[in-house]
Amino acid sequence: MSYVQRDFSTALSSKDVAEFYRAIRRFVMIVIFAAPLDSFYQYMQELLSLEWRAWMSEYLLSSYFSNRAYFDLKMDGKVDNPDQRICEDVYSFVKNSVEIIALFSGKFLSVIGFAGVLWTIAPELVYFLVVYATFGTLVTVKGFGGRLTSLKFKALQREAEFRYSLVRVRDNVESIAFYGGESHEAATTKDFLVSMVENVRELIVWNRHLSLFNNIYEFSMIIVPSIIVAPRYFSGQVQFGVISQTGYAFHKILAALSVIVFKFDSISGLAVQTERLEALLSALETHTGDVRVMKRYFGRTSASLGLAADEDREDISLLNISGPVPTGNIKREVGPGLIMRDVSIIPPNSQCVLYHDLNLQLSFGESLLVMGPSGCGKSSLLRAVAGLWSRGTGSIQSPLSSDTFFLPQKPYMPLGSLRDQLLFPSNANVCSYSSDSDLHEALKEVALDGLPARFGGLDAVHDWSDTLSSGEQQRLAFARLFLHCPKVAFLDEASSALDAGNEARLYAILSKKLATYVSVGHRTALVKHHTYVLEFKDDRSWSLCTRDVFGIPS
Ligand SMILES: Nc1ncnc2c1ncn2[C@@H]1O[C@H](COP(=O)(O)OP(=O)(O)OP(=O)(O)O)[C@@H](O)[C@H]1O
Repeated sequence: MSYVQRDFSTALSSKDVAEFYRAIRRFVMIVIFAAPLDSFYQYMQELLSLEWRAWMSEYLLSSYFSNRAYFDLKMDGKVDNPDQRICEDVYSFVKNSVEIIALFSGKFLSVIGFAGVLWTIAPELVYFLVVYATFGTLVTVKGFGGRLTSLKFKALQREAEFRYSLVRVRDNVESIAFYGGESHEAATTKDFLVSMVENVRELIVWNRHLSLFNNIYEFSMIIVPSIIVAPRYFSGQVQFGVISQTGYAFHKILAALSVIVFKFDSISGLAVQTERLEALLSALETHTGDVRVMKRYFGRTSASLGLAADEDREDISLLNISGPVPTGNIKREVGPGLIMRDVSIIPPNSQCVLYHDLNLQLSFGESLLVMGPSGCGKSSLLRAVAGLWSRGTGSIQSPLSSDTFFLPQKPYMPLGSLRDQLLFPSNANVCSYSSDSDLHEALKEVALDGLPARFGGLDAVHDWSDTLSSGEQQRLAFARLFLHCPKVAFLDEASSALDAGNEARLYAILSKKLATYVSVGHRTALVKHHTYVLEFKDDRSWSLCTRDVFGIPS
């Protein structure tokens, strides 16, 4: 292009018609090659971004869902908004990376291509450009780098918080409407908006400073090549076209060497996105490390399973020893039934021991009801058994997670059809053992046999958590449990929204279908469906007894 431009200018100034049309022909030839090449270049960049994003998101999602990392990240609270990092930061990261890689390689070729041209015309301009670009880069990085990067980091964080505040409102519309909490929610979301806007305002001011510096840096160079080459043109050393060729080459090299100065916005954005993704990756990798440790651990304990199962069964004890806050983790073992030895539980981010040295043993065919005042740690017991909480002391032996099933107080309703609700957490594609008649039978057991007709069949898709009442959701969760038929079930106030009749009926079916289960509940009517009762007291003490203590014969 630069050579064609030179020939154009020279042909025009010397009124050389033949040379002028020759230059036009060459120009057309260049365009025929350059235009498709440029489009293909764009296309390849977009394709590469897409492939990279798909791969990276898939990798992050696999890590996020393995070893319950999503749960631990939330508990740690060290990595904010992982959802935004996986969705938007990955997108911006790959897009910026591909653009910057392409930009740097393009600029590198520019320098190689044009440095030769400029060197043959005015070598002093090449030296000058190197010094000038180094100065510009240093000023940009030192003067603007730190502040712009930290402002961009905050901008992403605050935008995520603002959006999350609105997502929370959408997820809790009914409760907010009942409370009439609109003004509170409006104030909260506006606070997030204000904080985001304040940050962006500062960012804009800094961008204005940077843009001012860029303009001074760039505009002050516009006439430099002409000033250097013009005396040679006046003295007849070079032709007229060389002046525009020098200008073209000079500005190409200036743009290439000053790529950090001119593209600092994208580069600092990339730095921020990289930092956020790096933090997410290291947090996830910590959990992958845990997986390896846990695999080793479970490998060893499974080998000694027989031993654990053959141990003398301890009598149900009424141990209740208080003591200092223990450190470390509760040991986990795999075995039939449920055995807890000297278990003390500490909630995450807390120094408070919920209870000390809990001992109990539940064999196949036995069930346990956990009772006690609100906040005493009943659900925490199930969290510890499920491995969600691990801080504390003692050991818990329970069956493999594939043989257990937990019913939380508020059932989770995944996106999907009624069939998906019933088969959750199994997937409809893999869970081929449950035929339609099994699903209808399970619905009948929980008195929800009218649901398919009401909503358009088993494959009807609805927002089930908004469509079904709390009691219906709890009954649907019982149907899930009956379909999965685990070796041991854990129910955390799973019937709290049900009337006494439905609760009694479901527990009667449960005790027929499942040999071993542990329930958390407040109602004494539940006692008759369980072998033992574990009762927590206000003073953090506990007692374990058989149900005949409550006047119900064993
Ligand atoms: N994620 C958490 N981080 C820190 N403390 C927690 C966390 N979750 C629960 N706790 C605390 O642990 C204690 C026991 O909670 P838990 O949910 O086990 O009570 P509970 O006996 O089941 O209560 P309820 O009958 O009201 O459901 C409470 O004081 C609670 O505030």
